[in-house]
Amino acid sequence: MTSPPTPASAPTSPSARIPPTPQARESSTYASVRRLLRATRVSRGYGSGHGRVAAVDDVTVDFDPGTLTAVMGPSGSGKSTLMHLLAGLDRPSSGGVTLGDQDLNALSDDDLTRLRRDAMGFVFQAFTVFDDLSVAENVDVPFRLARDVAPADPQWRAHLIDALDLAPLLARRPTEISGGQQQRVAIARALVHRPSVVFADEPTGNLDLATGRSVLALLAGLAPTQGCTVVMVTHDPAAAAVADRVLVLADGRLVHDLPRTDAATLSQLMLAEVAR
Ligand SMILES: Nc1ncnc2c1ncn2[C@@H]1O[C@H](COP(=O)(O)OP(=O)(O)OP(=O)(O)O)[C@@H](O)[C@H]1O
Repeated sequence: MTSPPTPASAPTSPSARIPPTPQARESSTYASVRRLLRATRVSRGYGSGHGRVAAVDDVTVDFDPGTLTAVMGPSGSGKSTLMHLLAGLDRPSSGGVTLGDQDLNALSDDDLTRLRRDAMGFVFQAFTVFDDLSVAENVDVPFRLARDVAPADPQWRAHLIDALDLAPLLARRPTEISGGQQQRVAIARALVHRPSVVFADEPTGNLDLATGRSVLALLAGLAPTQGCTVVMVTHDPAAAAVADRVLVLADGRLVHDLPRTDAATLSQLMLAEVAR
């Protein structure tokens, strides 16, 4: 294992948005590789015969670099399954997913793992932190796992630590910080390698209101300032209202594809979908 970089000193405003950092943009290996994420007629079924469930049913959708898309829908409508297919965490029953010119179906499991590690970031409610590493070392796990990954951009790393209010915690162990703080560490780690695509599943679900807002601001800032493609599954209309676009699933099918929409309208739409 390599030793961790010197912790960045940074102001500690939790609500700070990520400003554009031109130097950071130029020095990243991956920032210049922004690729269209595309699902084409993708389906995923579970079970067989009468018990078969079409978790995702013939969905075709593109996600442009530099956009934040929220995925909404009633419980069981296929949001998580679709996200897992887009991320190559699951393979479709039919149809395909491409990231740039890479067809995820054509990749071996090892190549898919490498693609996820290099090009994707995951902000999930179920997160992992390593108790035997400090907070700073946890943030730098992507670079510790793979020697061929370009080292952390110090400015970008400092921005994340600032936005997630981690500066005072860098020397501590996960056992010495709260669950919400641990989640912020996991979020910093998910973004520190400046992924092309970020998948977030209920990213604010376990967080207090203020931290949830700063995490949303961070995700919303990734698309315009970093050219990142962000796909966020959420039940929360207020969270979805920050997105450039809102997809609504029902019974595995894509039933609405909306431009930015306010929270009240999204609430009404969700009530109507649940009642259907
Ligand atoms: N591994 C599995 N085996 C069998 N059925 C599954 C499996 N995973 C998901 N399903 C089914 O597929 C459908 C879609 O599930 P999915 O988790 O994608 O929905 P969701 O919209 O993310 O739900 P929620 O909002 O409750 O998390 C559901 O009917 C679910 O029961």
